[in-house]
Amino acid sequence: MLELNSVDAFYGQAHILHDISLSLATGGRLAVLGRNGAGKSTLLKSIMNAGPRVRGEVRLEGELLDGIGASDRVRRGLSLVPEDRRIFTHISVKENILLAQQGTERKSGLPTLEEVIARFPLLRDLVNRLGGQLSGGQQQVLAVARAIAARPRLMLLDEPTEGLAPVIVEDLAEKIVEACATYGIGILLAEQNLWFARQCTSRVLLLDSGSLVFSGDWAEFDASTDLVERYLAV
Ligand SMILES: Nc1ncnc2c1ncn2[C@@H]1O[C@H](COP(=O)(O)OP(=O)(O)OP(=O)(O)O)[C@@H](O)[C@H]1O
Repeated sequence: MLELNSVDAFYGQAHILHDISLSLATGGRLAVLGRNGAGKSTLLKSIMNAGPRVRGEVRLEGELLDGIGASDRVRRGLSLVPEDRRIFTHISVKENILLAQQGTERKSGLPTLEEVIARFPLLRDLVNRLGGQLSGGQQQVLAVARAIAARPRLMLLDEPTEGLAPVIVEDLAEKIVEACATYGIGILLAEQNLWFARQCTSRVLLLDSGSLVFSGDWAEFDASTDLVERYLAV
């Protein structure tokens, strides 16, 4: 279980996140919505200790993560798929996946390379291709597949649909939900694509200027009819 209590986040003197509290049960699936600049990426990076200065409590399975660096958070089961994907460009797709598996403490129960490829067939003909030779969309799918291959407790996905063709977006939602259910992986998804967020998650948070303005399930979100216009329309 992930828990944030009164979290504030800063870049230098800039105060970006204000008093964010949330909890996400093990295997739970939560979307974070908000306009450009609302603080979605900052929230994911704060949980990962990957950039912003954080004040307040971040707990994983009850344990306080204060002072624990990003790579140790990976070992504890957090995995961030950042907006810029961070694919290793000079090694193959296969090596990208195997390397991610080596970075985890988990020594059993990892999916095999074949299982990962079977779940993301778009990668099948690309396994021996260098990461840098993939298209943007293919890299995006690899970034998600690679994170799932390491079977984290919780995957933090930062706008995985950005730049993807609609047909790939539909397929990716299905693949993510199936794989995460099979391997017991929780999802915290920052998204602007409402359809995709809805497919992938059961609960939703809404950020506006770094503050939480809504938290609930999708039925509650739909019942609050002004949320989209007030906080998501451009
Ligand atoms: N490294 C940084 N240094 C200073 N300010 C930053 C930095 N990164 C982001 N910010 C600022 O923090 C605020 C929140 O940005 P963030 O990237 O978290 O928003 P977001 O909701 O993920 O937006 P988008 O949907 O456009 O990716 C913005 O005002 C942004 O300009």
